[in-house]
Amino acid sequence: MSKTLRIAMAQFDFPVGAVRQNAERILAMIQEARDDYSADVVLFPELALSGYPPEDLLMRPGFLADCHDTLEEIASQVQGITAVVGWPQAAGSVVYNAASVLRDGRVTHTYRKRELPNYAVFDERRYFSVDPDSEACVFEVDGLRIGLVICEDLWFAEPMAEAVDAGAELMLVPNASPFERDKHADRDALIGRRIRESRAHGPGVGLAYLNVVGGQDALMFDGASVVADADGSVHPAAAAFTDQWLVVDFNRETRSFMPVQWMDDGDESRDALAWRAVVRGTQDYCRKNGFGKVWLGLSGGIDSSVVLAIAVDALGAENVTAVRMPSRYTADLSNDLAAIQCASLGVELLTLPIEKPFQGFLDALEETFAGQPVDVTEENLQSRTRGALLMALSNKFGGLLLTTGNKSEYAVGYATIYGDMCGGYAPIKDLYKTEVYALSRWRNTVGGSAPNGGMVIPQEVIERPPSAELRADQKDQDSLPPYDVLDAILLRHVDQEQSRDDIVSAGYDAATVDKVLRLVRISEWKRHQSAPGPKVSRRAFSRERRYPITNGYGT
Ligand SMILES: Nc1ncnc2c1ncn2[C@@H]1O[C@H](COP(=O)(O)OP(=O)(O)OC[C@H]2O[C@@H]([n+]3cccc(C(=O)O)c3)[C@H](O)[C@@H]2O)[C@@H](O)[C@H]1O
Ligand SMILES: Nc1ncnc2c1ncn2[C@@H]1O[C@H](COP(=O)(O)OP(=O)(O)OP(=O)(O)O)[C@@H](O)[C@H]1O
Ligand SMILES: NC(=O)CC[C@H](N)C(=O)O
Repeated sequence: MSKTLRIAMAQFDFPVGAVRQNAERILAMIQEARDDYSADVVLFPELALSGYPPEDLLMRPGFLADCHDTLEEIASQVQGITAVVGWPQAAGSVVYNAASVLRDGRVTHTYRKRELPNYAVFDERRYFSVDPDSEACVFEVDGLRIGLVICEDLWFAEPMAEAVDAGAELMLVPNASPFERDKHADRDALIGRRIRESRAHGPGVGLAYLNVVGGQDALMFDGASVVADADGSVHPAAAAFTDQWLVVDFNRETRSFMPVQWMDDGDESRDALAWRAVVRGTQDYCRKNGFGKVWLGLSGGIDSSVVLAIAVDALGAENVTAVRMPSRYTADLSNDLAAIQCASLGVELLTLPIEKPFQGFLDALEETFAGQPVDVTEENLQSRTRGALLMALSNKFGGLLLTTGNKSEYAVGYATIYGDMCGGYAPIKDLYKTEVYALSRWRNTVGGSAPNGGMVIPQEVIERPPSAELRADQKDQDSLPPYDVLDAILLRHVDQEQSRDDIVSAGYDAATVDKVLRLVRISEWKRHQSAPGPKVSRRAFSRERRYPITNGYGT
């Protein structure tokens, strides 16, 4: 029995549905952990074999059978190390969210998750069952008693307490815990609390918390894994959104960890993490869906300018093409700023004026529209002309169209469906306009100037008043309250579920609140047709805020 036990934690991306590829990687990683890191134990994230969340793939018997067979195949090849692998385990008519201990060519233990999250983005009770006979899972490695619980189990006291009562000296916790702003502090506090509880009747336990990393549609997993000693010290989290081996020695006498290989974060500020989330989200969505290149319409405004910077950070300037599409209402400054930013970043810029196709639409409708006043219809036609051209570029040359809407716009429907809402992925969908401004300022402060000089996001883009430029002298503030007011109301209503009266009592103008809440309500249908984008906030649209479209409740 040696004084320390070495644990390798695989903080990597395990794509959803890629069972065969994940199995091959898991097997190679088990060997790497044993041969290159001399690890005694190798830990994989929650449901690493299937990826998380596999959603309705779990309803396919063939998928579950593949998970079973590949898990057995992996187990049969494990020698000289103990591996803990998460997988969906079918048993008769039910499925468990399981993690199995693999050793000496076989599965020695299987733990079934007991607390199934079914709130916010989670749907686990739709798919998984809780085993009424399940007991604490504690297994020995070189005489050390190791307990196992899975993700949500840790958010409740009982599952870990039972493992501790069953003699665990060290807890392993595989996770698939999605990123949202300010969650790191919650996780640290939670881990600290569980360890304190473990000291109630004994020396306490060490805890290794491993989180998966990578983007899965709208969900972003940040990794940011943590180890904590039995005295309650929580070590600095591993670098967020970074694939890496984390290797630690656990001292069984002091029940504390000594990092062997552990890269932690340089900048853990809210803005740094949010930027990495949207960049990684864009990168992973493109990579996992087979897109090496992206397109976007670049207007000289803040949203498309920030999306361009995200795309360049995600895919490299050579894989991004920006398109400026001036109309009769586009200011020269807009065209100039688009060109300045592309030159600074080294991005190819196409210019496709929309005047002719737009006029073509007007001509086609001239007779039908005779006598009708010019209104938002013509505004939307410009946006739709741009959308049609951008989609044509994507069709002809391949590559994904990024759409540039922010959370404020999605909230109030201030975007044209089948127009500027065209596109496959929406990098800033979960950032309010005021957050987009804050992030653009932050991005300009890191990494120096743009590759060819100048700012990554031109200062003038940040400073000019936002405008859709769909009619003469148009400003967003003609139709919407100032963004600081709008976003404050939206934050209360959308993210915090405050009612109209709550918001008015907090001091906001009643007429403005009524207008904003009405817009939120009538634009639900637009959000249902919108592209996915990375979740950054505590309450992102789509799976986390499932409002009915047809809704007679009011505000
Ligand atoms: N519940 C429902 N279910 C299904 N469809 C529904 C619907 N309610 C309306 N509709 C349909 O929706 C149509 C209206 O939607 P839509 O065509 O999008 O047009 P709409 O929402 O009326 O106008 C778009 C607004 O976004 C602004 N905009 C556009 C482009 C860019 C930006 C920017 O700054 O980024 C802002 C623009 O100035 C305008 O105020 C109606 O004609 C109706 O057919
Ligand atoms: N002149 C233009 N050239 C290219 N794309 C444009 C142009 N105008 C609008 N777009 C596209 O349509 C999107 C909606 O832009 P719009 O200017 O209407 O409002 P916005 O939400 O303020 O966006 P931005 O801040 O990027 O200007 C833009 O982000 C851009 O992708
Ligand atoms: N996969 C899970 O069980 C995740 C639930 C958990 N509370 C988290 O987000 O961290």
